[in-house]
Amino acid sequence: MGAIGGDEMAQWDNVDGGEVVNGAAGKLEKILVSVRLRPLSDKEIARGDPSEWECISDTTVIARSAFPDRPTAPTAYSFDRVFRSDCDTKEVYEQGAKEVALSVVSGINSSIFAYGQTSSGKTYTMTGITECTVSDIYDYIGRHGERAFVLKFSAIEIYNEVVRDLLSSENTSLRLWDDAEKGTYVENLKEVILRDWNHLKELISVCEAQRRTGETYLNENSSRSHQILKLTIESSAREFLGKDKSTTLAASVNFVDLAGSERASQALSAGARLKEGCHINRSLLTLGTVIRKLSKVRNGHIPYRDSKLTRILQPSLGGNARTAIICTMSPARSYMEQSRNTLLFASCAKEVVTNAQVNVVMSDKALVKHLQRELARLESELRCPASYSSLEALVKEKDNHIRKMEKEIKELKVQRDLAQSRLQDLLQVVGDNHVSKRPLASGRNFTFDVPQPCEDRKSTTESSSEVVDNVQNFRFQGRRAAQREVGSQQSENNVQFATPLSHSVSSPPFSGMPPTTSRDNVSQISNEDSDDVCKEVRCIETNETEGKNGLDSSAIRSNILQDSNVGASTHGNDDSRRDDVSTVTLEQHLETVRKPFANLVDDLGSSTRNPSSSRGIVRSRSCRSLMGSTLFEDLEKDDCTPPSRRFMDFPGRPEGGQRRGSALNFDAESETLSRAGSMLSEITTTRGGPKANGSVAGDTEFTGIGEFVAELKESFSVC
Ligand SMILES: Nc1ncnc2c1ncn2[C@@H]1O[C@H](COP(=O)(O)OP(=O)(O)OP(=O)(O)O)[C@@H](O)[C@H]1O
Repeated sequence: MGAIGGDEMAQWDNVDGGEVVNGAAGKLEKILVSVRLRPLSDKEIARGDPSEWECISDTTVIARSAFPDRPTAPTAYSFDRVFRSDCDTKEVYEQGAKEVALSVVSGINSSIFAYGQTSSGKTYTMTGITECTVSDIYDYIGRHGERAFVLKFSAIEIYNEVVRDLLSSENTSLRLWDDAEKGTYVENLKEVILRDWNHLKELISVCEAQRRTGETYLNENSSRSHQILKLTIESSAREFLGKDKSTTLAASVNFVDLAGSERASQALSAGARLKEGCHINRSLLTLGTVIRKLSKVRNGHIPYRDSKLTRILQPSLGGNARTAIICTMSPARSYMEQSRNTLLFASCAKEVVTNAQVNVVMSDKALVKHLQRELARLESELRCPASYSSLEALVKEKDNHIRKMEKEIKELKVQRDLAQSRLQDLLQVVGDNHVSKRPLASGRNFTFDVPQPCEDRKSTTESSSEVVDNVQNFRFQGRRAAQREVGSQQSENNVQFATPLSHSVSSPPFSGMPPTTSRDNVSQISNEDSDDVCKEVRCIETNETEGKNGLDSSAIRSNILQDSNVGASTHGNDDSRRDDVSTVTLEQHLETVRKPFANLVDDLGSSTRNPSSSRGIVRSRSCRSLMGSTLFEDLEKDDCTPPSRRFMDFPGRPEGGQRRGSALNFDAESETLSRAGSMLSEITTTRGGPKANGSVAGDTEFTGIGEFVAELKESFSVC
């Protein structure tokens, strides 16, 4: 059985057996709750029990006086409808049950409850409601000849938690079963197809006869059980009967006459009546709990299964049904507390929400067609994940892109901070020089500012990248690009020794950094702060201040030792050194350069003549930068030089100087000269001695430097 709910319910009168949407959302609505006061009974009048309750409107009933045990308890209660004692059952039905009850003809389950203490008029009211409903149902059937109706009737009694079939003469207990489609149902329950209205009247009479009753203090004919009369109505359009499109509406209406909710003490029960009362109140207690929980939260645990009454009526309590509850009460003062309890139950019940749906039974062919459409819909949904996966991939790609950009931003920030730091240092150096007003030539950084065809950084990079593979070159690089970075006001020049680019020069030339800190581009090199240059000069100055006229190889080694520790040893007294340097003129510097260079040439000449002594020769970085210009260029030119050797040249030198550098020729058999921690991984010389005279080479280089100095003097004089 399917379900159609909501607005579609009103359209069911026009359904002609066409397709009915199954599983549509139902209509949420609260239980319709009414209160009916009965007149004072003869007994009550006889004992002078006054009427305590009064209906002050169609929706509100009040107690004329406060409750004896609870003086602060409210005395006014409002519901969907309240009926005075002079209202007949027809009016109660019309206003408190009809709409709900007749939903059954539209395929909607419905239930009408009568709740109240014993002798309050439950059976009296429910009997009238049932008659009115059945009457209207048959009237409806009579007005809708286009539809074929089938009415079925069944009745059960729940007595002491035992379910009994009221249409059966056998006094056997019926079991309850749960079914996924039908819900809870009573096993072997007799269901009679009604022939007509009279047939139903007969059956209702049978039920009354079968129902267990007993005499209590309050009611001579008290119903001691819960009675549920169930009328099921199925309807189909006659036009489509037996055809593919034939569908059937099927719903039931329950008429529930509950046993009295009174306390056993009030009923003055004893023996069998007391036992009945315990069971009755157990079921009613569960019903009250279910209603109370349903009134607060729908999603929590609802103890339907705690009693057979609530288990059977579960669909009518917050489920697929429309529900109306008529609470009956005696107006007598003596039952004031019981009446108050009834009103509290009613107050909870009116907060309970049900979800009624139109229930449809399809023919087999219609069901197949419907299932085919459902299958197509599900297949369509299955195709959706493809689009989801593409979206997911897109999002993933975007995320990766964002992460990459964040990483780049981070790296750029680091580079920015580094550049700012270097710029700050350079500016500080410039500021110091301006303050001391040092002569240009006496600046601690003096530059062999050799004209370069490529002045910008890019060009420098390109020119550097042209260096021959596997050859390590030293160059006098024009520093104009770096100077522009520092600022045009920086008048002093720098001595700069740039390592070639894009080659595996594993030792940074003059930075004092670990050999593994290779430089990858000229810009980095040109960004080396002036400390590198200071180290170069310092090395020379140290010898000069020591008053040595020349540098032999041991002196050079000493300088190397100092230079290798330059980062640690020279930084501490940097300022004093700067002062010393400032007093030295350019010529003095150049002379200082010249002397060790001449000694070095001599030393190299002797070392080549004595191979054993050439091993382990180490050079000062300061001296190396100057001496290597011709020495290693010529080594490179030597055909006997192994291809793995690395050489140095100074491309920044004046061409004339380079040309004048004579070659040192070595034998093919070579050996490596190295210094610990040197940036030169290997320098090769020959065992057999130079093919050319080393002294000649040294003289030539010396002459070249002299000319170079002259050129520089001219440059500075121009500046
Ligand atoms: N609205 C009414 N008008 C006139 N008489 C009524 C009305 N309601 C109930 N009575 C009478 O009150 C008496 C008790 O009614 P009823 O048997 O329906 O009570 P009950 O709640 O079903 O009690 P129990 O739970 O013991 O079965 C009956 O004699 C009935 O005729």
